[in-house]
Amino acid sequence: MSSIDAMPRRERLDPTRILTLAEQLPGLIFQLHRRHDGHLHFPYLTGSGTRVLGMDPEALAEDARPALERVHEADYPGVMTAIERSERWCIPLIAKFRFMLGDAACRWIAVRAQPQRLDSGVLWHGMMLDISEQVAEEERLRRLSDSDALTGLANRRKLLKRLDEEISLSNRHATPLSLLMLDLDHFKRINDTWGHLEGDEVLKRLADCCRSLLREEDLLARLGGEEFALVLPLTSGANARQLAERLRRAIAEHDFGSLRPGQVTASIGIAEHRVGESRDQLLARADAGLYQAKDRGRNRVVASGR
Ligand SMILES: Nc1nc2c(ncn2[C@@H]2O[C@H](COP(=O)(O)OP(=O)(O)OP(=O)(O)O)[C@@H](O)[C@H]2O)c(=O)[nH]1
Repeated sequence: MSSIDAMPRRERLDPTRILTLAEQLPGLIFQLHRRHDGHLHFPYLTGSGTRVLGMDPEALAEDARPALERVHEADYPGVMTAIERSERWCIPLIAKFRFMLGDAACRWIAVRAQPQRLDSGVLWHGMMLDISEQVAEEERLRRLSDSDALTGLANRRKLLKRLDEEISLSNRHATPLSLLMLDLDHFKRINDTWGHLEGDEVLKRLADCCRSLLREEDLLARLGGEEFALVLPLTSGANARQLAERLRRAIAEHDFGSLRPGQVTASIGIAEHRVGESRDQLLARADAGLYQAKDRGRNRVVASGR
């Protein structure tokens, strides 16, 4: 007897077993119907997810609104657009949304469904799965890949991405945008005198000191070593200069633990974005300002003219 003959035969599932399977499976399976007048309801909705999410299949069989009302308001337009698009082009319905559970808790849900045109409207056959753990893991990895491990600030990768976005906005709307490059003075001396661990502590405290002076939309990044960059959206060169002076003064007066105030200072270069200027040109001009600040004796701010 061949090995294939020895395998158990595929049984014909009886309807009761299929129903039990559908009720118990993790997630939800459903049919969603949209009438020509736009009314949505779930003629069929089952799976253990209905209990987890607190959905009432009886009520939703008449009207889908109680479920739709619990889609996070930021995700609702995307879900409705996905439904419209799927209906219009007869393509699979694919969406991801937060489903509110009350008291601000929510679960991330992924939906996949196949549309079928009927005389009465469109009927989707599909499933929903809770993907909250996956989304949390993606967010954790994204944060890791975007941030500097020592200070928790954005890293170079994130800075360059954000700078591209801000430059594009500044070019489109002719809005001001400034970039600061900040470098600690004689940091090698601090490391050599106090040790590398104390040097690390200075970098962390510097990050906290600067953060406390910035607005939510500003982006401070550590480019590496003791070099930092600051993106200032909607900020003119003159305003960036005032902020840079405030930062410079705050750093010189800041309590860095075992080091006396004044032992840690920073030099800062500024460049205001010019319409049409590339990211690299802007970075190079801010860098040129920083080099001039170092050249002129450190602990100062220089705005790049060229
Ligand atoms: N503690 C610590 N030191 C770092 C880190 N990254 C780079 N450094 C040190 O930073 C110092 C930078 O030295 P330099 O490039 O000569 O600059 P500087 O001494 O600050 O001099 P100027 O910039 O010219 O004022 C070196 O001693 C590096 O070892 C870090 O993550 N932690």
